[in-house]
Amino acid sequence: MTFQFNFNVEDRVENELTPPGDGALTLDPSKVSASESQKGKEKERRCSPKQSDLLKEHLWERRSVRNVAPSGDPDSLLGAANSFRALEPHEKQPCLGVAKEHTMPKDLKKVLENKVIEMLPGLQRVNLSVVKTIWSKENFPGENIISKSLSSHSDLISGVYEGGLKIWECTFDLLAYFTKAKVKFTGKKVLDLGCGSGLLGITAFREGAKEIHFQDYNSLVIDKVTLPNVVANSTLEDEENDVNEPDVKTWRKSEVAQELCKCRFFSGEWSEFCKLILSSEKLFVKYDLILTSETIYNPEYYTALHQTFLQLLSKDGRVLLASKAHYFGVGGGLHLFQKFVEEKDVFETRILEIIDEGLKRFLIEMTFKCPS
Ligand SMILES: C[S@@+](CC[C@H](N)C(=O)[O-])C[C@H]1O[C@@H](n2cnc3c(N)ncnc32)[C@H](O)[C@@H]1O
Repeated sequence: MTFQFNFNVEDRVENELTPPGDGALTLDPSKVSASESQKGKEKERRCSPKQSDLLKEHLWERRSVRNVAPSGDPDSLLGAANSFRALEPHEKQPCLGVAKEHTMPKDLKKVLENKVIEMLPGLQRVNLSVVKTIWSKENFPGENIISKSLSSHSDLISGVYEGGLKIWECTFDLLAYFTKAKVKFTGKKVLDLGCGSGLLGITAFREGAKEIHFQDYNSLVIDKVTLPNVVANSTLEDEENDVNEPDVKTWRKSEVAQELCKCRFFSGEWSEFCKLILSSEKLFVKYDLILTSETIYNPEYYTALHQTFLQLLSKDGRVLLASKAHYFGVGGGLHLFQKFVEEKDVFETRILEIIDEGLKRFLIEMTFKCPS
């Protein structure tokens, strides 16, 4: 398969392709809390009653966090972190947390239109700088997360943009662990929770998982990054085995389409996603495996995250979670999350690996304490 590059990319974008950076987060607390409650109220007024309930829980906080990773973040048009910028009250935003399912377009070529595909070991992915460049100039329905990220120099704007437009380094830790520990995906139902680029779910997909669901907070991430990545990776084999017999090619294409039916895509906040997925099938079959990387940075989301595991993980299933030890400023991190989980007394956690390079990173497994 050939990819068409029918657009112009500024040179600076090309020049910014460097290996992944640290991705540690920090928050300037002095600039967060002052007008927080007032802003919360303003936002509440703009949302439906149902959405305002969510607001009360945790998700509509407008705390902006910035990335203080040393330079070298690959996909960062956002650049080095400079200053915190909270959204102004007049900057209306839709209630982004509402969950929805995204359908795979029939014309798969369209999904890859205007994308630059890059190779990672064993995987393909869309170049995120290009996606950001294009979508910072165009309006994506309901979201302008790219311009907000750019103007606030933030890799995260809580409740608005949760970081799915870059690949965070714990994803690579988990990918390496899959190979090292020979994690089996065959026949499993898998959820890539907080998927961003979706590389964890894509690996499960390529390794024979029966069904793979991808969830990200932001619609734009699912449509412009996750979906194209899944398509790019599902066609790889097709290209490698290319032959000149039209019949065989047609059959292969339909096989690709059939394979893609195993994947479903969702955007929205976790508790909303749970409601949607649990009501989407009469008898919802829970996940055998939930994969999640760099999703425990914000303690205010722990209740929703824990609830998601509780509601969606099958009794003998497991969560494979990758995280940094600490997310500076935001306050979350592995130890705080483990403490939270212990207090809830539902799941057992087991450390699978510690990556002790600079800021420590962890891979943990979560399983139900009483599987019956
Ligand atoms: C820091 S990004 C990590 C992305 C990806 N897993 C990676 O490692 O590259 C955190 C992800 O978690 C998801 N997320 C965080 N908080 C969320 C929330 N409250 N509800 C739904 N999704 C959330 C976002 O979709 C976001 O993509």
